[in-house]
Amino acid sequence: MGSAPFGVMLVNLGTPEAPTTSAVRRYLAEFLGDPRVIDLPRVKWLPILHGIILRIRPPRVAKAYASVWQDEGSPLLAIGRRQQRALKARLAARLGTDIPVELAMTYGKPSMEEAGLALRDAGVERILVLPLYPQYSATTTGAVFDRLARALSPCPHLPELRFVRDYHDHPAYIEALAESIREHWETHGRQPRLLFSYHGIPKRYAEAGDPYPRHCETTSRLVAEALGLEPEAWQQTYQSRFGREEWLKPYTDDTLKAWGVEGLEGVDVISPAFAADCLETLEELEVENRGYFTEAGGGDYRYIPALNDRAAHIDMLASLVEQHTQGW
Ligand SMILES: C=CC1=C(C)c2cc3[nH]c(cc4nc(cc5[nH]c(cc1n2)c(C)c5CCC(=O)O)C(CCC(=O)O)=C4C)c(C)c3C=C
Ligand SMILES: [Fe+2]
Ligand SMILES: [Fe+2]
Repeated sequence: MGSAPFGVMLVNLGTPEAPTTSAVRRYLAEFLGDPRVIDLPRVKWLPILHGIILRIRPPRVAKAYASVWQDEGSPLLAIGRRQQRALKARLAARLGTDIPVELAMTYGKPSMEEAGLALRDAGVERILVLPLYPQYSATTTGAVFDRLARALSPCPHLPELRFVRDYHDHPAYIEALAESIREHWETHGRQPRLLFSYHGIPKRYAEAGDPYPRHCETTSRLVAEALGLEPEAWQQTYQSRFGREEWLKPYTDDTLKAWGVEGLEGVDVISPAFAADCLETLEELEVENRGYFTEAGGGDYRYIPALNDRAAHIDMLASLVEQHTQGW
């Protein structure tokens, strides 16, 4: 027992088990049934979710997933596994000891129960929970916390726990983003404008105290500063709206359409809220939003991949782990 000083639980959102209507329906039922994600009273929301949304949305979303599905499965999960292996190797090299690292998803598999049991079986009594969300939002990081509490509720003897709330302004995160942009410019050339497109949340959530937009603004500003960008050379927008209410603005799709109409020569697009490429980047940014820009009259459109398992990203995660496990 207690062979490793601590273990790490990396957590991401979750993804369907297959790009099929039934698997996507199961996934969306769990995800959109979480009150952290949709805060409407259950008596009002659950009939809409089960009576309308889960009948209409899954076939369309399953097609989108099929278009990005890889041999190893969903990109979010495949990249998550690579991040897990790379972080384990990096921690072993940096700390000179074997640190168990497990991947868990808030929704679906691998579940937090599975990851927690694997850590217990490795003899771990202290767990650092590291949600792969650089910017805090109650809809994502807050949901990880709730799901973790549920996963641990049958556990008679809790592990000691620490939780990374956010890393939106961590110097190593900012530098990893800046380095990936510089490298992209060197390889593919530089477009006249850089767009930071973040996953949105309803505006109402931010007004109620969710700090997410402030975190996004800080990340974008720090990366722009690291790159020495003039204010007119970059902008920040929000993508991936869901439902009819107002979400954080400006919207990515409207902005790209307007830039296309203006005849902007080209745009580089990066999405710093995603630690791993997924449906929202590989389909929504790579395909859908590219179409809005070029069909409206815009020039070159270049998507800069998420940090995924880049060396600088894994190093940054290892630094976060070292920093948050001091004294363990
Ligand atoms: C009210 C609905 C949603 C909120 C709020 C929301 C916040 C949020 N989500 C992410 C990260 C991801 N979202 C992904 C997919 C996705 N998101 C929503 C809805 C909300 N997200 C839906 C319905 C879906 C599924 C696709 C669809 O039906 O359109 C993913 C991709 C997962 C994958 O399998 O590839 C990620 C990652 C963040 C960071 C965030 C708030 C900050
Ligand atoms: Fe989402
Ligand atoms: Fe989307």
